[in-house]
Amino acid sequence: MAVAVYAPASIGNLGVGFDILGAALKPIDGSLLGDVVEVDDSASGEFELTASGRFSHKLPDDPKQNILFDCYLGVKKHLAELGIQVGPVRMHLHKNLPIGSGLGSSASSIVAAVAALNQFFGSPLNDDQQLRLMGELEGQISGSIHYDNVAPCFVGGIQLMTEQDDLLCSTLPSPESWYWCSAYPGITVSTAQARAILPEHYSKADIINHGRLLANFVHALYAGNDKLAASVMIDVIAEPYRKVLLPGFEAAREELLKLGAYAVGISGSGPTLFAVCDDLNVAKQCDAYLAKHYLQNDEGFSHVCRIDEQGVANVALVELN
Ligand SMILES: Nc1ncnc2c1ncn2[C@@H]1O[C@H](COP(=O)(O)OP(=O)(O)OP(=O)(O)O)[C@@H](O)[C@H]1O
Ligand SMILES: N[C@@H](CCO)C(=O)O
Repeated sequence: MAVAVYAPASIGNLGVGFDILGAALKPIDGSLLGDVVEVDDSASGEFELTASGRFSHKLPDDPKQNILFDCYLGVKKHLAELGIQVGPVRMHLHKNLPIGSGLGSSASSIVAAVAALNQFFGSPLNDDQQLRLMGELEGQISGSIHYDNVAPCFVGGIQLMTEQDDLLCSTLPSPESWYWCSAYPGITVSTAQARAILPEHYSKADIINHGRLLANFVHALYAGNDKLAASVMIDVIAEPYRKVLLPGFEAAREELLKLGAYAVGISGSGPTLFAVCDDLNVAKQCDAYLAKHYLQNDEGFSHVCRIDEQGVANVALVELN
């Protein structure tokens, strides 16, 4: 018995919705922009973990420091509460997303691992139980629970973190004509540190502006007014304080807007930058600009993406080799 699950990269915040908006990404060239976790029962001990993939060399050396071990413990604990005892597992992580990138790298590992383990043990946890566990695991890494990467990564689409009554998140309409350029420059920004530099308090003007922008964004998506939606993708909460962590961000934004991008922002806690375009040619020009001017080293990459409406997905093991 073996299971392999893919979980896509995501953009946290979407500029205008700090911690409460997120979107899953799918490159238009068909490449897998997300981690894959395999689970099988060939372990000799209780838990075995191996890793491969472009960014596996950045993972902690000790498998027990890998968030996948916490995923295993978390699923095991939940199943024990349901009276289900689990046997040993071997896990393999295809680490395709760079760590500390703003692409929801830890979220991708967590979502793929929890979903794969749950399936492997016969799917006893429902989607809500899995997502709550994913949020807790993400909170262990960044210092506070936020669902804006794990939720879109798990269920796909553009997600609003409802977090009201029993509803964790709600899917917002995705503008069909939008392309999302995503460029990772190749340097690392720790989410915990990028959260620590934010102010404890905001001015009344910032709070009012934030509410106005976010409300307009949600309204515009439902009204099908894509131009309004793009025009209010302005971040008054994090970007003013975080942009110093992203070399070349301001210059890139200026050029991308000149090329015809509708909106430019920091993806999650950065350093990945995203740009929204409603025309493929413009998106390709932005992508070429970013590949040439925003990337800082050979670890960087740039993609033109659509929204991944599916989220987590099973993959055939044969596709991975
Ligand atoms: N499977 C894993 N994937 C990613 N990070 C992991 C994993 N296992 C352990 N970690 C650790 O978790 C921390 C992740 O840091 P951080 O939250 O800054 O990155 P991230 O989740 O990749 O960020 P982002 O959401 O911006 O892509 C690092 O210290 C990393 O070593
Ligand atoms: N909302 C989170 C996303 C982290 O990728 C933050 O901006 O800190």
